[in-house]
Amino acid sequence: MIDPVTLITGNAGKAREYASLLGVEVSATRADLIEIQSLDVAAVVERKAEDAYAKLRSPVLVDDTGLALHAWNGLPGALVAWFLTTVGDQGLLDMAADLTDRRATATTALGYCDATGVRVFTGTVHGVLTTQRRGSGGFGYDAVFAPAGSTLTFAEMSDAEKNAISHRRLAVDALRKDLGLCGS
Ligand SMILES: O=c1[nH]c(=O)c2ncn([C@@H]3O[C@H](COP(=O)(O)OP(=O)(O)OP(=O)(O)O)[C@@H](O)[C@H]3O)c2[nH]1
Repeated sequence: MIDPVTLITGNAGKAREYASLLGVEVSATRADLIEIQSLDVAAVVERKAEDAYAKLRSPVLVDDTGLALHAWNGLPGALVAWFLTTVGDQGLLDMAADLTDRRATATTALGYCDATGVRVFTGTVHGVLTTQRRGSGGFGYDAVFAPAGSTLTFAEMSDAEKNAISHRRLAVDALRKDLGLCGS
């Protein structure tokens, strides 16, 4: 079990998934954190975790998640939140309507910071940007992303199905391994 740690996020979907993935009550707190400008979620989360620890002075977890389109050289990457809040997932599909190469990569970077410094763990799932929204579960871009090997989008899966294979799951597994929490 992880020592009391505060997950800093304003995203209810992330908070719900971490509670399930970590198997602990997650105390999710909203804070205005520094988010540097980069397509790379690992770079963004490192600074975000340092800032969160500086504000709380107790162990913190922060998450930055992105969706990178192969045909767009990684865009929107960590900037996907801006696409979703401005034009939504349908707007993203409209902009990508002519793409024949629809490969996409979803990556979660999980930053853990305590008195010893920051550690960053990433989880990546390859898949495709669908041509239409499908499913009503999940959040963010889940309705337009289908992981490789699945005919379903994340939004068409149950929470348990998504959490078994998701980018966030892989990042949490890497954190558990580093903290010696495998199997706990
Ligand atoms: O389909 C999805 N499956 C996921 O598993 C997932 N995780 C995050 N997202 C979305 O991607 C953007 C990341 O933005 P983001 O990392 O900057 O987070 P945020 O600003 O929403 O919250 P936070 O920074 O307070 O934690 C936001 O629009 C999120 O809704 C996801 N979409």
